[in-house]
Amino acid sequence: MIEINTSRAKQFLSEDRFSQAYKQAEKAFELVQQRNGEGTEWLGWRDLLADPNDAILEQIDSLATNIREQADVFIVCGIGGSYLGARAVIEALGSFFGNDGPEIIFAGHHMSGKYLKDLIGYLDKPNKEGEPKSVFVNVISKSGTTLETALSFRVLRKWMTEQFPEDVDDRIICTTSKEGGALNELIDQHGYKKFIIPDDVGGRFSVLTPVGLFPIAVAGIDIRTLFYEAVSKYEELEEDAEQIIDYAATKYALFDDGKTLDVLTTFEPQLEALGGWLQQLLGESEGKQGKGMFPATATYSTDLHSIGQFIQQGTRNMMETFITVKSEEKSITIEELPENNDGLNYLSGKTFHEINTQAFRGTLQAHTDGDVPSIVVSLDKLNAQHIGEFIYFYELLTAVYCYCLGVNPFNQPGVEDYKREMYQLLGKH
Ligand SMILES: O=P(O)(O)OC[C@H]1O[C@](O)(CO)[C@@H](O)[C@@H]1O
Repeated sequence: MIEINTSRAKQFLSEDRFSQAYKQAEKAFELVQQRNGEGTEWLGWRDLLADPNDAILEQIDSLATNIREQADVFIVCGIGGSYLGARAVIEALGSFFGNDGPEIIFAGHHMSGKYLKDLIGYLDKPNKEGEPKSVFVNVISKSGTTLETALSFRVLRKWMTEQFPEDVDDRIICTTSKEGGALNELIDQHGYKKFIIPDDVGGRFSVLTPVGLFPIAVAGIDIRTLFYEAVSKYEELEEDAEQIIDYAATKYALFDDGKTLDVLTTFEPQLEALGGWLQQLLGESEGKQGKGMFPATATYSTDLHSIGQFIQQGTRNMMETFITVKSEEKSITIEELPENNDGLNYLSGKTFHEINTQAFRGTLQAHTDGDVPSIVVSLDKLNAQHIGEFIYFYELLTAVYCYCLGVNPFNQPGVEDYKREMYQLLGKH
């Protein structure tokens, strides 16, 4: 279950400002629900939960199981919404070190030649049994033309072809649009396996399509629980959207009050990538027409020892969103040492999670005292159930909050600007 506490944000808002914002958020929710807002042709991320297609989950599961049995390494080649969701879920629910099943490696999310060279050098080395590594590649690109992904895939495809002359075409799986784009041409030529990204689901809203679900399944995570918990959250919020409306209203009222930065923070390092997913979801959705709060991310307590000073006492233009987890299955209890030479016996008997929780409480209080309004989001545990809920919750929140701002949540016209300039410099015709 996700709990949202907006009280430490509302204490910074006048009743008037909040009640205006609340009315706006109610209307914004209606725009989403009644499909009357801008960009309404992009609401497929809701439709796929309203009318789940179990056959796709089945297909994903069966191919993923197959690959888990054969692969040493599974490469996810994609950028932005084509990899952030998968990475977020895999890191949130996996182990920090030595996961079971294939090693998942991300590529295609930048243009570092060194990265690809190092990756190929690593792939060239034998596996633990001293045999050549068994590698599969999932290239994910809705447009099929994004430069970072396409270039990396070109290099990886060459290596795969040389390495696996017999069955290379069975080792490449493409996730792309139904039609069009260079990737579909390659699929036609080589007969690669293909998952379709629905036309009406934008990249940053696509984690619950094969874009995210296939790599997540290859990582051994239960995609049915993840997906159907998102379905339950969808149904719950269709019945009663108070949780979303209150949150969107609070965030919008803070923006209206001059807050231009939302620091998305967590005390759980395995949620760092979830912050990255959220950063794209909010950033590409709200940051347009000179509006929006810049979504920054921070991982505590690590970053309390770097940017914590700024958050406590720097420019007062920010709010903070704490993503917390109430209980932790694996923790370490501090043991009492007879000599107490490090002076830490006062913590003996406590777990790291308990100590971390006090670090969170202390930070929340200090930042409130430092005039930073905060929203606290609590998950009971880190499991597929709560992450599934979390994903849909934030997709809906993003849409509702963007309609409060008066922007189209589903386009990203600004991203095209850098692409245009870059292609011109590169001499693309
Ligand atoms: O899946 P594609 O078409 O390669 O696009 C990748 C990403 O690039 C963007 O278009 C711009 O960052 C995102 O919206 C998208 O998630």
